[in-house]
Amino acid sequence: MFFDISVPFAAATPPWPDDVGFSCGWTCRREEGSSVNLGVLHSSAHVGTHADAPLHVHSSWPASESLPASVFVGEVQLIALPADHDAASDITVEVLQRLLGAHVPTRVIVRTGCSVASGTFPANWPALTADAATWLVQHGLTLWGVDAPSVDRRTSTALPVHNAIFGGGAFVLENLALEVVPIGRYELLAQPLAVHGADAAPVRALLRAIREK
Ligand SMILES: N[C@@H](CC(=O)c1ccccc1NC=O)C(=O)O
Repeated sequence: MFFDISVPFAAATPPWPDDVGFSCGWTCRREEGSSVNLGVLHSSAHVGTHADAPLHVHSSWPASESLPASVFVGEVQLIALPADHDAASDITVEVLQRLLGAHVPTRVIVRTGCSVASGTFPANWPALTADAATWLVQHGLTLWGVDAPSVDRRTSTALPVHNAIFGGGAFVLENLALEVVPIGRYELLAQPLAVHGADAAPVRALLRAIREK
């Protein structure tokens, strides 16, 4: 059984305020005498579920074609912030230790409850502190996934979490749809499209339950 945890790359999906939303234009239409309908996609690469490329935060860092396929496939732990965790409160090392126990998994996805999957762009969402992001990558994390639009705070311009994660050789997934998925261990089956030269790439992401022996 699969959970599809992707937010669609779609006109109905709210983009980041003032960013370019998704649209599908038409080069030609059957109704106008063409042999085929031929679409043209126009969108920010940050609409719907996507993986940021390191290029998103540094012009000399790698672009979307360099996102490593293996990071986005494999075992992942889905955790959820407690219902009383305020959107303004940080995800600290202490919060992570409470949710993860002593062991930092290779891949972690967190449900904050603040997501465009709800149909509207959230006013605020919790984010890792820079220390917590550094702590995660120092303990072997390679992928940090969130349901929120960004791993950093909405108003952040320094983007310390992106910097700590990419600087530590790890990667991110943003805009995941996690509302109906129970917390636990899963196999992640996700992949950024092989888009060249961009600062992010759209992703289709699935979770498959791990059958415990
Ligand atoms: N917080 C930034 C904007 C920002 O982070 C952002 C804008 C559009 C698309 C993605 C963004 N960041 C997250 O990956 C700013 O206020 O300038």
